[in-house]
Amino acid sequence: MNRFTATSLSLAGLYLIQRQKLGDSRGFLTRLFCVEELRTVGWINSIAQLNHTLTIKRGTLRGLHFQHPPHGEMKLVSCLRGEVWDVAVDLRKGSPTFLQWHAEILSEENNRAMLIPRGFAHGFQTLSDNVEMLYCHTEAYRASFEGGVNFHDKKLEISWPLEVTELSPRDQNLPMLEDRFEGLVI
Ligand SMILES: Cc1cn([C@H]2C[C@H](O)[C@@H](COP(=O)(O)OP(=O)(O)O[C@H]3O[C@H](C)C(=O)[C@H](O)[C@H]3O)O2)c(=O)[nH]c1=O
Repeated sequence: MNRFTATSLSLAGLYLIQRQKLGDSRGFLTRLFCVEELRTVGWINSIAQLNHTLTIKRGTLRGLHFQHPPHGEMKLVSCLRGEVWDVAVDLRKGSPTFLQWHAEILSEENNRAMLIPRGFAHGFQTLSDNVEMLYCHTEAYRASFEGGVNFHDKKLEISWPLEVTELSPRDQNLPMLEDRFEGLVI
């Protein structure tokens, strides 16, 4: 790798991607995606969908979302403006870290992204106003395969840094994990 540095995190397959900024007197160039470089950390398909979101109010929470098999997806999540507390949760059936979570601060300043494998739920809380996120997805969006877990799930006990200031009605009503949930077969 030469434009990215990948750090494997505590949950197998989850990586923190540090993007290199090539700066000069005009400003900088940074590579947001590179299939050649990211193949080494498991990104084997092309990008099926690219999403851009703006989240206006600091403290807003989006998630926790995933797509059910067979349309589970790998995501590269980047923060292009502002700062977020980015959370990935291991929902993989049989994973030694099943139901464990990991968070990183992604920001315009630190030029970092999270590479999230299939079988994970993802969510974030904004730590600034006017956050813009860019998502590379290996699968197209399929509303009928959307899944979600409540951000407040007692089985996960995720720490969120701020009081939640905004949450979509869908996210407010996301279910808690049932005792019989064995995980996603990826
Ligand atoms: C995800 C998605 C949504 N949509 C439509 C569905 C709704 O009409 C509207 C907003 O969707 P939603 O409220 O699910 O958006 P987010 O809450 O930002 O969801 C995302 O945020 C969490 C943190 C993620 O990790 C996922 O990438 C994604 O689920 O866009 C699309 O048309 N295409 C898409 O790929």
